[in-house]
Amino acid sequence: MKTAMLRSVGAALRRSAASSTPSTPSHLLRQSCYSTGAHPERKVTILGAAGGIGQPLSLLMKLNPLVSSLSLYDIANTPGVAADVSHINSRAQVAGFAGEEQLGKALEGSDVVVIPAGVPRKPGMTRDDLFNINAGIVKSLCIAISKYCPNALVNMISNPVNSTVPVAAEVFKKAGTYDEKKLFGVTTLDVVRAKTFYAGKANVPVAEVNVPVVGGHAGITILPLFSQATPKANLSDEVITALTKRTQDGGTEVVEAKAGKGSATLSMA
Ligand SMILES: NC(=O)c1ccc[n+]([C@@H]2O[C@H](COP(=O)([O-])OP(=O)(O)OC[C@H]3O[C@@H](n4cnc5c(N)ncnc54)[C@H](O)[C@@H]3O)[C@@H](O)[C@H]2O)c1
Ligand SMILES: O=C(O)C[C@H](O)C(=O)O
Repeated sequence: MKTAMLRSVGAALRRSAASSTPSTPSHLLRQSCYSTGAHPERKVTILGAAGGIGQPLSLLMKLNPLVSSLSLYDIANTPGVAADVSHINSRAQVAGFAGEEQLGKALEGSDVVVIPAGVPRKPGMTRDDLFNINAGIVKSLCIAISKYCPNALVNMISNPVNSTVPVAAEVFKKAGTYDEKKLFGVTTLDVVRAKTFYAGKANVPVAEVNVPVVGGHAGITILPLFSQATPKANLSDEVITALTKRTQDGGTEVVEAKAGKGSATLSMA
């Protein structure tokens, strides 16, 4: 399976925007009342929008000028999140949907779907310990995606990402809607961490740092390539090994610091 690990949801949006060629159907190009005309219409749906990641992610999507319509879905509490976010004076029109009976409406016409729905880790757990619950959640959400927005770019945040992405792929294959170019495991946070930790050790401005990270999103499957990092720095093997381990264990560092109150949410969003 060649499904990509996505380094940012913004990248998915830009990819979605870039696919608007002059032959884009006119119904996708209509202007919203807040539109400046600079960007085409883009509907983004967040599944799990009332959660720890969902709420700051909703805020960031509302601030993104590429988004014209923002659909916030969760099993509960989305009306409040949607009302709150909708007051921000930016382009996207916001709608909140709560409960399974509103899932279809939330998804209809989506260009990009982001999935942070599911349970997070507690101290002592591995991401794999979340599989039984989260695989079921992701499966039912992906069945709905294949029905209501089969062409959307789907960004999987729910853990264990190394397994929830294949679950989504199998659901889409069964429905006949699978496209390896449209399903992503979101591993941006590994890059964010690698850049931050590298900048600290290399003593370079973090905004200038680039660190390629390949692989998956759990323990040793996270492979930050510090040998390829820029700006170049003369770091010892010992330091590189420590940076690699800290990046691989970054999620656990946050889970332990939150002491039972969940995992990374703000750095994730
Ligand atoms: N990929 C990454 O880098 C990364 C980073 C951090 C967390 N995560 C994962 O993201 C997931 C969410 O983390 P969180 O901190 O936001 O958790 P959270 O518990 O704060 O929020 C999860 C939300 O999902 C909702 N939800 C549950 N079942 C649902 C369903 N069937 N449909 C829609 N919504 C549903 C809940 O109501 C809740 O609001 C976890 O699995 C966590 O491990 C991934
Ligand atoms: O570690 C976790 O459980 C959450 C997330 O995958 C992370 O990397 O922070």
